[in-house]
Amino acid sequence: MTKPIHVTSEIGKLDVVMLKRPGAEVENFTPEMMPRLLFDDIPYLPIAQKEHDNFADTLRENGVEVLYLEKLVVEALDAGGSELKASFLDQMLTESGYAAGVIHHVLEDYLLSMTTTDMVVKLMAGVRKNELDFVPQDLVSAAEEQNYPFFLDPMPNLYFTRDPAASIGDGLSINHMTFPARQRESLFMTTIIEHHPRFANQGLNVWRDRNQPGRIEGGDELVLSNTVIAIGVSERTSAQAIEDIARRLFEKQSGFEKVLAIRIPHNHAMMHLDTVFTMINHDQFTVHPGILGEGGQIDTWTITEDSSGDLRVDHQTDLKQVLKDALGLDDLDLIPTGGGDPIIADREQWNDGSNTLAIAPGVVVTYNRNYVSNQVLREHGLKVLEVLSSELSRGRGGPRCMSMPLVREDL
Ligand SMILES: NC(=[NH2+])NCCC[C@H](N)C(=O)O
Repeated sequence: MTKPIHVTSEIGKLDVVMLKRPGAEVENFTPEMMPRLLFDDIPYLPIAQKEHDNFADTLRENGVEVLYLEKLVVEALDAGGSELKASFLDQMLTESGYAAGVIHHVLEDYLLSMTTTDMVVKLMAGVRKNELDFVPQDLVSAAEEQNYPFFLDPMPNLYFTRDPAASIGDGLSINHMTFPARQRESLFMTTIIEHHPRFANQGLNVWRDRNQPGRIEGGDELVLSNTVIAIGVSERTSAQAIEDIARRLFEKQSGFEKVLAIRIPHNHAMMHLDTVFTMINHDQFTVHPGILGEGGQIDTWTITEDSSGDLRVDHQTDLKQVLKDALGLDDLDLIPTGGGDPIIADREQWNDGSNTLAIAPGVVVTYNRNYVSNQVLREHGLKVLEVLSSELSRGRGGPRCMSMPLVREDL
């Protein structure tokens, strides 16, 4: 029987995916908060929701079962009863900076008085100070945070379900996120995996959990085959975390034998490997030309296990050769974003032109605004399903970032 999480490639026919429809959290903040919340603009919510529904419909029309994060969290909490709801909230408040004290208790009373659905939606959307008939008197609140409008910040990046966790084989990594703006997000995944009837006690492997030191995010984790994973060394994922997950995958007999660490520039436009590089067919990839040096050079390290059980690390710089060796291919097609034109490539990469979601070998979902890259993909023989993108793209993520595959068919 297929496990509730089963992903042995980036391209096998997508059967089940988890999404998060953007909610109040994507507009519950001010321009001043944007850099800290990792947003470059504030989406217009009704349109963002329409666009997201268009994305979900496109997946459903192609035979994908779509699960929604909020619903899974609520079902998990309800399955665990009031004790779980209370301990989950306690953890969430602790991670939001209120481990104890008056504010902790006030927020606890406020949120526990809600239905589970309302509580979860509220936690995601954020809690403003003016919602409560309470003025905190502690020194931090009075002296430093008097004008700050929130008790609990919104979590606008939740619609990028790709990042807080990543499906790998019959399991997943539940991620220790880099920035405070996203760290609480992976607690939702832990709750689902431990308590949702569909996932709990199903023999799923948590290869690495959110408490491990060293940051890692799902946008950097690409399952290239049932034995090879590529992970970006990026703004969001550290070399330490990559060594750690490699060790665990090798030790726990996951079937994965090779981890390719690929170092990309550390900046906001390219925060994850999947913003510059995605697998779209057995032998085809998108790649943003801006990450490659002369002759297609980029630092990659192939990590394997040596005969004494230690990690072996081999450095190479020819991406094409590294991929051919790892995947046993004679040739492969690296398709440049924007067709390689430097202005178009940068512009379309900024709006996630390289961030494609493969739903079957050679079939990809992309943003319609990246019309040059989409045309190039078609010319390379791919089937391209375009989705609406004006507002969703403001969060700096595309179709791959907005989806967490749970089950794909084996190749
Ligand atoms: N897998 C991805 N590329 N995700 C994009 C995430 C974008 C989000 N605003 C962030 O900075 O975290």
